[in-house]
Parts: sequence; structure tokens; C-alpha cells
Amino acid sequence: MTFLRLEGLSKAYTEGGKRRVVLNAVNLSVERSSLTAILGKSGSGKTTLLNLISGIDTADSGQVWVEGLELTRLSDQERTLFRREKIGFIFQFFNLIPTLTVWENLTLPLALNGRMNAAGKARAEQLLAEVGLGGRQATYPDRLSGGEQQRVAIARALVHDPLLVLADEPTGNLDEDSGGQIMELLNRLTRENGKNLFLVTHSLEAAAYADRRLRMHEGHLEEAAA
Ligand SMILES: Nc1ncnc2c1ncn2[C@@H]1O[C@H](COP(=O)(O)OP(=O)(O)OP(=O)(O)O)[C@@H](O)[C@H]1O
Repeated sequence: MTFLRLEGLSKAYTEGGKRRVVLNAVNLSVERSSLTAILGKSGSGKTTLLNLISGIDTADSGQVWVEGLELTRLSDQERTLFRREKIGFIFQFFNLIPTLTVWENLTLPLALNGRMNAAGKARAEQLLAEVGLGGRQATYPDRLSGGEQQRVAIARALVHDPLLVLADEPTGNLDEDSGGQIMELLNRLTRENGKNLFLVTHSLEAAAYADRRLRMHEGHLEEAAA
């Protein structure tokens, strides 16, 4: 069953009077419960594509459908709500809030969605244990290694039971060993939880975990070799 559909998605930026087409009528269908890797050179439009899928940014033309919902027809407020409830984000630089503990960072998506109830807290505890950081609730991010911070970020991305997890270079700031562990964890947890994962990466090792590899090139999305 199709989970995500992009139809004729286009986006251009104008800078210094020059127009630059980043996405040129991109079409894509993605099956439910799958892991998709997006490869492509720096500046090819990978982050722009993620931003259109999550509704952070809006397209110039074309449509984004997620589970039958046409994102491109929603108001700004509806898109914000969609993003908060349905998307989990993982970033290259972890993006934990330094003044909050591990537990407060982890449960932020629950608090923002009014789901800080017994079931939500139990899920947070379970995820923290699954990423190997049970017992570190009271620790602040600066006391954790990069790999540990990213593990908290993975748990945070799943804690509110989102439809879709978007990971932008999740191993980009980690050494090979930690990067490998992070991909193992991300792969296992998203599949066990039946989630859809979109992974932007320069790493072929990371992309090898995906069911499907796509490459952004000159405004188009092409199937990439395994
Ligand atoms: N807000 C903006 N205003 C103007 N140009 C932008 C804006 N956002 C992105 N761009 C341009 O669009 C192009 C695509 O950027 P994008 O960040 O999507 O690329 P990327 O493939 O994710 O790159 P990287 O791998 O380096 O992160 C780049 O040339 C960038 O300079």
C-alpha cells in the first residue's frame, strides 16, 4: 500500500536575482513500512525534499500525499499540527536541548502533543531502555557521547508514535563504529515499530540498510544502484 506520494513536486529559490530550480517535477510513490535512502551531492536538494515532505517548507507546485492526506492543501497551522503529531526528526547534530535532561528531551514530543500520560511515559521508558540508556534519565546532553546523544534523539523521534521518521545525515557527525551502531538501532527500531523511515545520507554503508535507494540529481529523483 502506498504511504507517501509526490506528484510533480517543484521548488526553486531565487537568490541575487538568479532562479535556481532545486526540485523539478519530482514524482515518487513509497510503500508503507519501508526504509528509503536519499543520496545525492551536496546542494542537490535532499534537505529541501525532506522539508517539503514534513511540511516545514512549501512547494511552488505539485502535491505531497501522506497516508491519503494531501499536505499541500493544508493551512500553515494544520501543517504544523501534522508535523508535531506525525513526524519524528533525527538530525546530523542530534539537536538535543542542552538545558533539558535526557528524560525531558526524550518526552518533549509527548509534552507538545498533550500525551504525557502513563502510556506515554511507559513508552518513553521502554524506548530509552531499547537504545541502551535506561537509568540515564537525569543526565544532561553534554555528559553524553555523540553516539549516545543520537540514541536519545532516535528514542525522541519515536516516542510519540509518529507515522514517518525523517533522518537527515544521522551518522554524519559520528565515527564509523558509532555510525554503524546508530544505523543498526535505527533500522531495528523503525522496522519493529512498523515505521516509515526517510534517510538522507552521503554514506553508502548507511544507505545499504534501506529497502530502496534514490538519488537527487539535477532536480530529479532517480533510482540508485544498491
Ligand atoms: N532558503 C533558501 N534560500 C535560497 N536557497 C536555498 C534555500 N534553501 C536551500 N537553498 C539552495 O537549494 C539548494 C539545495 O539545498 P539543500 O539543502 O536541499 O541541499 P542538500 O542536498 O540537502 O545539500 P547537503 O548535502 O549539502 O546538505 C542549494 O543550492 C541551496 O543553496
